[in-house]
Amino acid sequence: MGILEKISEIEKEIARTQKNKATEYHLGLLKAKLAKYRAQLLEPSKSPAAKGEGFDVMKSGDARVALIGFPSVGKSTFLSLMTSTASEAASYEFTTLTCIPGVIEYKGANIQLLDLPGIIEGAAQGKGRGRQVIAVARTADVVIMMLDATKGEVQRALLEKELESVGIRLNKSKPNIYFKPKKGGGISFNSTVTLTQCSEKLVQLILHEYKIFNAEVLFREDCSPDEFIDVIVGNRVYMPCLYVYNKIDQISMEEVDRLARRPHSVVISCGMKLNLDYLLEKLWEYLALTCIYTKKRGQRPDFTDAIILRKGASVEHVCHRIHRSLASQFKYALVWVSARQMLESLSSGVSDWSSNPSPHFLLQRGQAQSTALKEWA
Ligand SMILES: Nc1nc2c(ncn2[C@@H]2O[C@H](COP(=O)(O)OP(=O)(O)OP(=O)(O)O)[C@@H](O)[C@H]2O)c(=O)[nH]1
Ligand SMILES: [K+]
Ligand SMILES: [Mg+2]
Repeated sequence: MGILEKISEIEKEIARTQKNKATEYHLGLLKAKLAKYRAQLLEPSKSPAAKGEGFDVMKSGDARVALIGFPSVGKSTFLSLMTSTASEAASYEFTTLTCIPGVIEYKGANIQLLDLPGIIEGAAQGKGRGRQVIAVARTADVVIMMLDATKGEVQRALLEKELESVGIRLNKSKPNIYFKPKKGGGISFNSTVTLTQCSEKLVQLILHEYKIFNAEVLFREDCSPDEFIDVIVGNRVYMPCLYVYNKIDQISMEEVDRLARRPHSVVISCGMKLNLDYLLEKLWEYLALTCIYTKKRGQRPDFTDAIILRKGASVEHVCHRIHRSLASQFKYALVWVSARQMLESLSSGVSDWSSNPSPHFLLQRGQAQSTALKEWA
């Protein structure tokens, strides 16, 4: 029997044991056992068997969001509020011991939300169930870092450090550096922009440190040495992150205002159901999903049945979603774009619409890969 099963057995037994003088001793013993198993689960060195137990949740739906945070910030309360899944919430730390999936239905998309055990300083080294939690976070499309608004900013910095130390980069894009190790020929170094943080000499020193003596390096962006190292090491995950400050019912309006103005931050109260709609809107934005509706000639689209894809998806992606063989026989598509979406893409400098600002135009198959589909709203 695994530790999780033992824990659940004891919890069940405690629940069905009547509380009275006669059972006092038995209940005390059960609680001691429970505490022992919980400690074992959170102390991985003594229990290698509990390694990934309870974390093997299948990916499902259109996107995956992981809830990361210190214990008792309200992750489980949030999951129970936003999805039809109930995850136990309580005032003691490490209430949640495994990964609990729920589904948020929003704009016709199914977003998988994962409740996870709290993590603490040293999580990346295996403290608590930190390693398993971080491994799940790596598989997410967006991380919600949940913070207790009543606690100091130090929480956020500590968690960022933990994730950073295992190669997760939050709200950063992949450095635009071309890097290719070679068999010979030394190091060829070029840049298309003026570099203020790295020089050829520094790049060479760093490469030598990694025992790389032959490679092609092209900086297309003014990157820092750390960013260059990320490119050499590889295996980095670049992930959008929303910092969600919960429990704002406990702090002053001035403080709420200050937190809300921080970058990538949303303030909420699960307890008083405050600002949850806005959080969903933000989450949707960070997930960068787009709704595509198909329609028959002469008929209106069925707006209850969307194909959900990443923003920037091509017509070819849409074909693949409909049927595997569709793309190979595909000739052209008529694509309608909402005026709002078109304005957004024009103002953000996306050029493929500006050359043809008609809301209704023809896409040839050859163009299919490079032209993005936009949402109809
Ligand atoms: N005042 C207040 N309390 C809240 C709010 N949200 C959650 N709580 C309380 O905070 C405590 C912890 O909530 P949980 O949902 O168990 O927190 P968690 O992050 O899942 O905790 P672990 O699973 O132990 O990591 C509970 O007592 C909740 O009732 C909120 O918005 N305001
Ligand atoms: K808790
Ligand atoms: Mg929890």
